[in-house]
Amino acid sequence: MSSSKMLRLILVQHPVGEVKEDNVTHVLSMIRKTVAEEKRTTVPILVVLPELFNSPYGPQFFDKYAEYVPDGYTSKALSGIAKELGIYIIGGSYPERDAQNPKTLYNTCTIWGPKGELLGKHRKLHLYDVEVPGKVSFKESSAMTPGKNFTIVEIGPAKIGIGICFDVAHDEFSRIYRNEGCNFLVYPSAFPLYTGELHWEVYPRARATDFQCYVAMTSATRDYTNSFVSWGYTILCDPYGQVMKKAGEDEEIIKADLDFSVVDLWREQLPKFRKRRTDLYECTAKVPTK
Ligand SMILES: O=C(O)CCC(=O)C(=O)O
Repeated sequence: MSSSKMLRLILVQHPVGEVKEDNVTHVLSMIRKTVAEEKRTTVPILVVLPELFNSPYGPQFFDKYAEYVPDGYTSKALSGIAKELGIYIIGGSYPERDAQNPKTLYNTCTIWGPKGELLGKHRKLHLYDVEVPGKVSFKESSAMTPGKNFTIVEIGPAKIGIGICFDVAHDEFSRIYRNEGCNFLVYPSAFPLYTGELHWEVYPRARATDFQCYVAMTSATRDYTNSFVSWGYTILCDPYGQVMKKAGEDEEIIKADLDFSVVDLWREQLPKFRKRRTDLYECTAKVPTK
């Protein structure tokens, strides 16, 4: 196992309350404590947070919690801790206020490097609108504007395609990341209980199986006092489509060493991508992916 093919992954599942600063401070202390336990290593450390990790999930909250990226409170906090600890962070997501049109809000994931630099920004493409009487009712598009771009970041051996929650439900979207050679897909998420029970484990296993890559989905803890109750069960799947690690419903950190030579080997052994019949069908991006 060559260390240049390794990445140390830390998935954070934490409670989300109504006070933004408390949410952020709590997450920073979880990151600081967890990274302090790590042995000194040349392997890059990547921390991933859940969707809407600094604010309750609901259209009624987004405007109040929105901030500019990268000049807002939460961006500065993530940049600061990434620099302090020399780590990478996929910052879940938080409501972003557009600098040009302040009334426009996005559900945005920021990605930070070890110098505190912003490596990328993903604005959720597929906003979550659902209406199942008696089960779940949610209209994210009443307050958010969808993004327009794919987001790929390279961290050590990992070429990571980023999506946010409902983005995972769109297989063609993730297929574009596979076309671009991504070996890891990361979806900060917040599933409601209804579709959590149906699909939470199926989606990452399906994406990992189809695209022969690692897949991680992070969630906040399950808290029945919140207006939107997140499913929990932060999950990591391996390139064979198996569940590698899974949290429960409460606060928890998942740690794993990812070996990306496993992706290369599996793709060589079972060459699904090479065997596609692109003479008969194709899935392509309509905007630049870089
Ligand atoms: O795909 C689903 O069922 C859940 C998606 C979701 O909760 C979201 O995008 O926030």
